[in-house]
Formats: sequence, C-alpha cells, structure tokens
Amino acid sequence: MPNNNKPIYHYSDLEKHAKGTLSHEVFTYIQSGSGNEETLKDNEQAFKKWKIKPQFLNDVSERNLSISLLDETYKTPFLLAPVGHLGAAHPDGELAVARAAKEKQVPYIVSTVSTFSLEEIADELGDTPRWFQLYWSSDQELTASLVKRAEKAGYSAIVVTIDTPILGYREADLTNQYFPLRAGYGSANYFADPVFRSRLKESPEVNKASAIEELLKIVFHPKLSWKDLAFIRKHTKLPIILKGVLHPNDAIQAVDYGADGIIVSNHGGRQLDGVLSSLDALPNIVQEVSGKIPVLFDSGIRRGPDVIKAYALGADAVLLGRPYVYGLAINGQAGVEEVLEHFLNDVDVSLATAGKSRISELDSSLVVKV
Ligand SMILES: Cc1cc2nc3c(=O)[nH]c(=O)nc-3n(C[C@H](O)[C@H](O)[C@H](O)COP(=O)(O)O)c2cc1C
Ligand SMILES: CCCCCCC(=O)C(=O)O
Repeated sequence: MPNNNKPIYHYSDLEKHAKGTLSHEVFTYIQSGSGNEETLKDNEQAFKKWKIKPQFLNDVSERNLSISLLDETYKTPFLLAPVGHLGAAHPDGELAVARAAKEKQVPYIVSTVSTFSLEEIADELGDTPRWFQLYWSSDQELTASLVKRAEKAGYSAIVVTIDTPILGYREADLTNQYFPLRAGYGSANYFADPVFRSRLKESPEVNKASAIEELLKIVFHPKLSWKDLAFIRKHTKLPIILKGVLHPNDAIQAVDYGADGIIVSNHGGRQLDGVLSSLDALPNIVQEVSGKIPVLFDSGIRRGPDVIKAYALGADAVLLGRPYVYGLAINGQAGVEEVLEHFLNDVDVSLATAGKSRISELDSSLVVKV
C-alpha cells in the first residue's frame, strides 16, 4: 500500500492513510458515528475490559481458522460486513472488494445500497460465499424483488438489518451536508430493479436526480415489525439473519419468529449514540439463544485478539467492517487484500499464542473481565 512501500499494520495508520486519500466528506462518512460518538468509542474500549488467559503446552503447531455456520464451512474466521456506497471510497467499489474476497476466500455480505448491482458483484465473486444484506423497503414488492434477485444470483443468506428504521442522527454528515445516495453512490440495486423502475415516471438514465429522490422515500420501512418477517420467509428459502440485535429479548424474539441467525451489532456506532457496545451486549444474548441459532458479532473488531475475544464470549462468527473499507480507499482491491492478509495472519498468531489450534476451541474459560 502507498506508505513509502511499507505495509500498513496499525488500525490508526489505516485510518490515517485513508484520510489522506479520501475527500473530507467521504472519509468522515466512513469514520464517524452518530451523535457524540460515545458508542463508536465504546465499541473499541469494550475489548480492553476483557483479557485473555492463555494456557500453554497444547501443541499448536497445526492450526485451523475455519468456522461452521448454517451447515456450511467457511475457511476464514470472519466475514466482510455489509458496507454501503463503496464507490465513494474507490471507483471500483464493491467489485474491488469482491475480487479481494475471492482471492482470500472471505465470505462477503453485500449491502443493498451498493454502487454496483448485486448481480455484477456476484459475477466477480464466482463461487466465493456471499450473503445479501437487505434494507427492507417500505415498497413491499420491491423488497420481494430484491430478495428474489439475491437468491437467483447465488447469495446464500439474507441479512435483514433491523437497527435502521430510519437513519441515525449523524452530526458529522449533517455538518458536511454529505449523503452518499444523493452524491450518486448506492442506487445500483434499485436502478436495476424492474419493480423500482416501474414506479418511476422517467427512467433513472433520463432523470437520475428524481429517481434518487423517489428512492429516498422508500429505502427504509419504519413500520416494520416482528410479524412482517413472515413476508420474507414467503419469498425465499434462504436463511434469514437479523442484524442489529442488542437486547436479549430481541434475540429471543428472533428465535420465536423463526430467524435463522442474529448479528449482535450496533452498526459501528452509527445508529443510536449511547447504546451499549456490541461486546458488552454479546454475553447476555449468547446466554439466551446459544445453541438455538448462530450468534454473529460486529462493531469494533480491529485486530486478531479482538476476534479471539469475541469467539471466547460466544460469537459463532465475526464481521470485519471499517478496516477493509480503509484498505479499499487506500489501494483498491490490493488494499483490501492486504488488510485481509494481515487480519488472517494476526488471528492465526493470536490463536497459537493463546494456546489454541482451532477457532472452535475458544470459550469463556479463555477470558476474564477486569
Ligand atoms: C461506511 C459504512 C457504511 C455501512 N453501510 C451499511 C449497510 O449498508 N448496511 C448495514 O447493514 N450496515 C452497514 N454498516 C455497518 C456495518 O455493517 C457494521 O455493522 C459496522 O461497520 C461495524 O462496525 P466497525 O466497522 O466499526 O467494526 C456500514 C458501516 C460503515 C462504516
Ligand atoms: C439513505 C440510505 C442510507 C444507507 C445507509 C448505509 C449505512 O448503513 C450506513 O451506516 O451509512
């Protein structure tokens, strides 16, 4: 990566170099959180409260980083979190991420608000595992169409983001008056959709600005409630995973309403500021639903030991967010690959130096809260 030809390891260096590459508005959109950014900071701080208690002399000469999830085996212990509007970070956007994910065999959760269509991204991914993150539109027919297209394009799970009935109060973006959809990034899935197109008076090719304004009216569905999950179930055979669970009661509801998995996440501190860190939320949620449905985790993963701690606290998989986006901003596909390579090495070294050989060996006996 362009760091005087030196590789970039530190998360703070990734952030610094991305900042030097991107416009102020785009960098701020990626880096910032909502409100006073307390939750954003807490996400990283929470990892410092947990310490690893390694046990040695276990023969860790051969290690395995693979995980089992929803009847599949994934080669890497993390998936790429859905991050929208990636064309703002790099012209190749999600296509570059897809190529890097394919190279490193890392599963990719593609955002609804991607800059390229879910079909174009799937073409780049080949047989790399992929899930589709759904922003459930208030236009139900459009929602059904997105889900059907994802299934047809080989996505193997639908991730319904539940923490975004509307967008969080993002003071930094409001200050900058920067909204990536309006800036032209993130509408590809809608503009390619026959249902969305049928709603427009003029095609997006003729009047892009008006198509984006129509999209902004229906992108979220604030009326959504638990019973609506049956609607998606009717339209797909794919597993349905709810992203944004922080309360154990929501985890229990997820099981009751037939979800196939949940992601404990506070959206990287970008929705409600003042919510608890994802790591603080994890143990109670695991206690309620572990063994019933998989519990995935994101928000604040920056290094290998963070991955170890999340698994030790009961996560069945973790998602990587901002670090790979900074890699993309700095050097496109190669930048993402470098971040993934370093992360895989870091997790491998962290596993061995914690005295373990497999991700599946990580449990709560390995950590202590201080
Ligand atoms: C720039 C940006 C855009 C995001 N876009 C989406 C999105 O489209 N859908 C979604 O469910 N989550 C989205 N997220 C949240 C991520 O999926 C994930 O929860 C978050 O990045 C985790 O926090 P971390 O990156 O600080 O670890 C976005 C996050 C960022 C930073
Ligand atoms: C009006 C569309 C906004 C999409 C938001 C993408 C996202 O999740 C984020 O955190 O930003």
